[in-house]
Amino acid sequence: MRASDAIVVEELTKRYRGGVQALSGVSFTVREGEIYGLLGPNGAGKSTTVRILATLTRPDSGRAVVAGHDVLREPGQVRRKIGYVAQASGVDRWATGRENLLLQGHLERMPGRELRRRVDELLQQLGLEEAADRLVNTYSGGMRRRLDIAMGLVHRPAVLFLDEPTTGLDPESRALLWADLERLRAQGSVTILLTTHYLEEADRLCDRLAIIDHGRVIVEGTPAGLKAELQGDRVTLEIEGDASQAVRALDGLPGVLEAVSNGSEVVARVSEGATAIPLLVTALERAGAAVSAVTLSRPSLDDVYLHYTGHRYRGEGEPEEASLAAGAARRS
Ligand SMILES: Nc1ncnc2c1ncn2[C@@H]1O[C@H](COP(=O)(O)OP(=O)(O)OP(=O)(O)O)[C@@H](O)[C@H]1O
Repeated sequence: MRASDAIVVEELTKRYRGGVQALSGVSFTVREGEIYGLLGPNGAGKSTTVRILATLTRPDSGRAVVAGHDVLREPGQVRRKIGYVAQASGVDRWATGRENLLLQGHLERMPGRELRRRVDELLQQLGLEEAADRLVNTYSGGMRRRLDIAMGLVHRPAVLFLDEPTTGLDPESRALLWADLERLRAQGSVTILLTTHYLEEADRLCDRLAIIDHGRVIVEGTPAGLKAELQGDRVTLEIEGDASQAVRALDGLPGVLEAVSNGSEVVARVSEGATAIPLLVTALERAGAAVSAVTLSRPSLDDVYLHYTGHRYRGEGEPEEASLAAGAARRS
């Protein structure tokens, strides 16, 4: 462990009573001051990992050090140095935003004057100044989430855990929250570990991320680095007909590295877009699937996920059952 590591996780495993193996050996390292993302679909093991790091549950095996303290041997010290924002809001809806923050600070035994100053500062940082003295019950979903985050920050933790901070928010509130988190990162005083099942969120916000699937870290890196490792171009072909059948027509075509279906689309990663497009269109049309639109782009995190897991990521985080063109996967 280096002095600049805020979180070190080594080979965590966890099986819940009832037999679910939630974690099967999760390892990663988060450096001080970065926003690190755990990206994965529902049930991948993200919350379990965060709950272990926040000392809310124990692993069966493995080791984790948070802000210099071992979560199993020094849980009290870990707790003093972290903020934890769960998926479900913990704020009192029948108190004002300010009252919630003051109460949180009292629980953390912060002295009155410093606490009042800290609360003012957080209300301002998270854009809640005007609503500070209104009951939380009157807040929008985005405002409540921002208050949740402020609650986690009151005692100036070294590490902040955010479990799916933007799930359920509309796109505008999500963008506002991203801007808040980016501002926090710019200040450099807190390390943030967040879980998300939004590819766009991980891409936009995280300095580095780990893709988690079935309780394992599949791959780790910067969003840009992970995308750059995937060579070639992404071609999206809108077709009329059954895309899950049509995708098979691309099996074995020269230059096709990966291909999957997604609703009425066939998405292929190819070594060279411009030369591949006519081949792809001809192959699909020969198979009886008329192509109505073609888009060429650079690989996205979506493609990274597909490449490493073998299945495609779907909008709200549910991976589709593998619908890979046989033999076309993982050939880059
Ligand atoms: N208290 C529990 N008892 C039994 N099984 C559990 C418990 N909590 C989680 N699980 C199971 O462990 C697995 C991992 O769950 P976890 O909540 O860590 O995943 P996740 O990636 O955070 O998903 P989500 O986005 O749905 O929270 C899932 O199969 C889940 O059903």
